[in-house]
Formats: sequence, C-alpha cells, structure tokens
Amino acid sequence: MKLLADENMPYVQTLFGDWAEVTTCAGRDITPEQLKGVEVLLVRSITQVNEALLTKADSLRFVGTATIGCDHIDTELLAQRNITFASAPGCNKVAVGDYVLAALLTVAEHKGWLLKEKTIAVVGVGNTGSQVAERAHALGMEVLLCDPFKAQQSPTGFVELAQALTADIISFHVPITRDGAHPTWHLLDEEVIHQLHGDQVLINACRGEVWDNNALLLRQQGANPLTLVMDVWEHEPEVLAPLVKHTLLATPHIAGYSLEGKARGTFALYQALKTQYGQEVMNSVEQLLPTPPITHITCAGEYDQDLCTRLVRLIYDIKADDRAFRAALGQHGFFDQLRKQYPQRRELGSLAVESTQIDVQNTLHGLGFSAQR
Ligand SMILES: NC(=O)c1ccc[n+]([C@@H]2O[C@H](COP(=O)([O-])OP(=O)(O)OC[C@H]3O[C@@H](n4cnc5c(N)ncnc54)[C@H](O)[C@@H]3O)[C@@H](O)[C@H]2O)c1
Ligand SMILES: O=C(O)[C@H](O)[C@H](O)COP(=O)(O)O
Repeated sequence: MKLLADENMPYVQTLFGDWAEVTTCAGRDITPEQLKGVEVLLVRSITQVNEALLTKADSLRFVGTATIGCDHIDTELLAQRNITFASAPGCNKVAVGDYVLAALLTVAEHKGWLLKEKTIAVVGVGNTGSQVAERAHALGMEVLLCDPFKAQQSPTGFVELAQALTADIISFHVPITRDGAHPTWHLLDEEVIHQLHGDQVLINACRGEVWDNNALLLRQQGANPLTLVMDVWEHEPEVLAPLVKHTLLATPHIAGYSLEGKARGTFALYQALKTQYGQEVMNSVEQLLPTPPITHITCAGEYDQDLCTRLVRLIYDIKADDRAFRAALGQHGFFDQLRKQYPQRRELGSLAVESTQIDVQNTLHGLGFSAQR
C-alpha cells in the first residue's frame, strides 16, 4: 500500500513503515501527480485537500489530518468519493494550553501585572479553550467563557462576545468559519478593534483569519496600541511584517507543537487507519515518546507568580520562539523553515513537580505539571 505523508509528522515510519510503502514530502508542495497510486494521504494543516489536488488520486481510500483544525480539507468531496476521513481532535490541546500559559506569564512580566487580579476571556471553549480556562483558574484569574454554541446547550456560565471583549486579556480558540450563526472570519474586525482600550491584551492561537490583521496594524500604529500575542497570521506562510514590531510575542503557528501533541496527531491517524483495515492497534502513544530532559523537581517555599514563571520557562520558553521569529523575519521561506526545524518541546505534564505544601502542589497541577513520576 502506498502512503504519502507530510514530512513534519513524527513517527510516521515507526507507525506505518511495517505495512505501507511510506513516502514523505513538504506539505505545501504536494502535487496531483504525487497522488497517483497513493491509497493513504496523511497531511497537516498546510495541505489544501481539494478537487484540484485530487484530480489524479484514483486509488485514494483514506485521508487523515494530524491536526485539530480541518478547514484545509474538503470533507464533502471526500465523502462523495467514498474516501474515509480522519482528523485528530484535541491532539495538541495541552500544548496550546502550555503556550497560552507561557504567554500570560510573559505578558504579566512585561506589564507588571499580577495575573490573579486580572480577567481573561476565553473565546471558543472547546478542547484548546478549556485548557486555557483551567490554567487561568489555577492562576487565580477571573475567567469569562464565550461560546455561543456551548451556551445554547448550557445557558449558564457563558458571556456574550461584547462582555468578553471587556476583559483585560482575550484569548481566541475558535475554528475558522465563514457561515452559520456565529462566523469567526474577522471576528475581530475593524469596528471591534477600534472599541478596545489600550491596556488590553489579545492572544490568537487559533487561526490567523479570525483577526483582521490590516485593521490591527492601523490600530497599533495609532496612539493606544494593544498588547498582542500572535501565533497565527492571516495568509500564512506570509506575515504582515510591519505588524510584528507591534506584537509582544510573535511565533510561527507553533502553539500546538509539543512533541506529545504532534505524536498524538500521528497516533490518532494510525488508530483510525489500522481500524479501517481491521488490524490490531497499539493503544498508547506514550511508548513512542523519549524520556524528557528534566523529569522531576521539588519546590520549597510558597507559591507565587515568579515561581510559576520560572517553572514554566524550564519546560517551555516562549520568548526563545519569539526571538527566533524576529531574527528570521523577512528571510525567504522563514515561516515554514522555523516550523520544520522546531526544537523538541515537551509539555508541562512531562515534569513532575513536588512540594510539601499541598496548596502549592495543587496550583502547579492545575497549571499542567504532573504529580509523581
Ligand atoms: N495555533 C495552533 O497551533 C493551533 C493548535 C490547535 C488548534 N488550533 C486552532 O484552534 C481551533 C480551536 O481548536 P479546539 O481544539 O479548541 O476546537 P474545538 O472544536 O474543540 O472548540 C472550538 C470551540 O469554538 C466554539 N465556537 C465556534 N464559533 C464560535 C464563535 N463565533 N464564538 C465563540 N466560540 C465559537 C465552538 O462552539 C467550540 O466549542 C481549531 O479549529 C484550530 O483551527 C490552532
Ligand atoms: O489545527 C491544528 O491542530 C494546529 O493548527 C496545528 O498545530 C497546526 O500544525 P501544522 O499543521 O501547521 O503543522
């Protein structure tokens, strides 16, 4: 069986190499010719799987995306052609939670804020948004949840977008949608951007098109710029370069790029594909992962935001990602290059943190660290 996979997908050879003829290539460059005779196509979010790509894909039986977002896949077309489709919901939600936590602590350091005195609005309370909300609760923040679809099912506990937009920090975790009752394309449009006040912080770790980047640039060039954390950009891999110097943190769509998150993405497709072919599956992704560089730490003393910042940076230094982005900005192909060469990043849960004080221990676990190894 011929299997073609994106080269940025770890563990493809390990999981599929014994029963498929595996070829890998750059996800943005897959051509219709390459799909001739291919039965299984495994992509990440940068491959547009549409009519144009599938013109010569006569043998294609299975398409999988090792990502949460599916906006790059024409799922109707796949259904029409009887091609099984699988994605990896939730695979990198923990990594996104880690990313936003690291961003919050860096924002707080920059602004001299105590996060427990601040309000955060989570817009989109699914897999990734819930991770962010949990960590913000553990930080002692007031958390506003905004999700009109979830609010329909359980009307208490959610706020309207207008109220969410009054929070000190607003973090976006919605899929990109252009239709329906609550489309997210340019959810943050010129009008909304204009209403925000200069002390507010915006975080986008979902899809670039949720924010109107040109309108944002205009706002940032004015008298009261916002504090911005941008992992995703309109028109990736292009970036509106002048906007970068008006961001506090800028990264190349790597919020979900923990080793665990990527491995879970490939593993979800392995399970779906093996099941389709009636084969036995390994049931845990853990056995694929190497031992993390630091596995265990004991904390003395009280919990404070500074301790939290130091512990998070031990595992994930978001400022290093930001520095690499700014250093490479403008070089040809820099965005994809940074993603391809992304260093191995582990999740906070790979570190077991112990403290003799139960409240410190509980807080650190709420932030995503493990208890015992
Ligand atoms: N930057 C990254 O590396 C990265 C990683 C993972 C996911 N993502 C993106 O983040 C998106 C969200 O991921 P997820 O796993 O949380 O998805 P999810 O489907 O679990 O949750 C999305 C939530 O958004 C809500 N929603 C939809 N439209 C809304 C609107 N107009 N206002 C408020 N809420 C709305 C939905 O009801 C749902 O609860 C993905 O679709 C993907 O595009 C990015
Ligand atoms: O939707 C997702 O899961 C994320 O956006 C994912 O992390 C993107 O990774 P990529 O497909 O760009 O490698």
